[in-house]
Amino acid sequence: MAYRFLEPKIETDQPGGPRPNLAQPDVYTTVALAPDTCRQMARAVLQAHGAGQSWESPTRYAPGHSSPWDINGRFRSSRNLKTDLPGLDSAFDALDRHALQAFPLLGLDVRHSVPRRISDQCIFYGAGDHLGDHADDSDSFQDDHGRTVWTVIKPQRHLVGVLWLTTQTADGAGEMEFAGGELRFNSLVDEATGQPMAVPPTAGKLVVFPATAWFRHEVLPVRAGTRITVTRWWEVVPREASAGTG
Ligand SMILES: O=C(O)CCC(=O)C(=O)O
Ligand SMILES: [Fe+2]
Repeated sequence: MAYRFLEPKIETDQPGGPRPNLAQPDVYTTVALAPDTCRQMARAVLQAHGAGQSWESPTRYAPGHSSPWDINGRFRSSRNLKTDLPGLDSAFDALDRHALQAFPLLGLDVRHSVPRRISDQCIFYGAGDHLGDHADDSDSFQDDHGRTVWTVIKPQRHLVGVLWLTTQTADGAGEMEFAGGELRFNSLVDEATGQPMAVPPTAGKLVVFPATAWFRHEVLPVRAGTRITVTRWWEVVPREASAGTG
């Protein structure tokens, strides 16, 4: 399928930061890990969650602030877990292995630039949970015409990778399954139908894409089951600057 961008309104862009390559309206997707590997990691996450070791995901909005993406008065309703649970390092390693593949989406050349890890996240979504439309490097507000305007607030976030540990199915009834919960890119629309790109999550699949508002995205509500993701953000720096830091 071929996609095109809907241009976002960006109020404050990132001076000197990488710009999206408008000739590549796409995200990088691959299957990187075996289902059994993901099952072990997902078990560790479920166990930690069951033991009360998860906490409400922070939202970028101040209390009382609302957005058009709220459901039941909330912008996001997922929960976070610590990222050093047993086995999760293989998910982060897989993300690192694939980060370079998304460089062309930012017009970057792997001969000159390298990804440098900024931060990690592990998220748990149960039935009814969602994450509203957002860009990973920006805050957003509605202007007087009701248009969404983006402002970069995390200028070091250039790339993001998301790896799924559980699988979307029609009813989400299995232990490692969920229903709903597509990752939808609202500014990347199918040229033929105008519909936004929606990635159906599968255990072991990952996506890597730029953190800018051109790749704004949301997690549609999970209807049943458990949706678990592992996320890493990278800054992209010149190769010379990274010398000696591995
Ligand atoms: O859970 C996902 O699929 C995406 C998570 C995400 O977009 C984020 O944490 O910024
Ligand atoms: Fe995101």
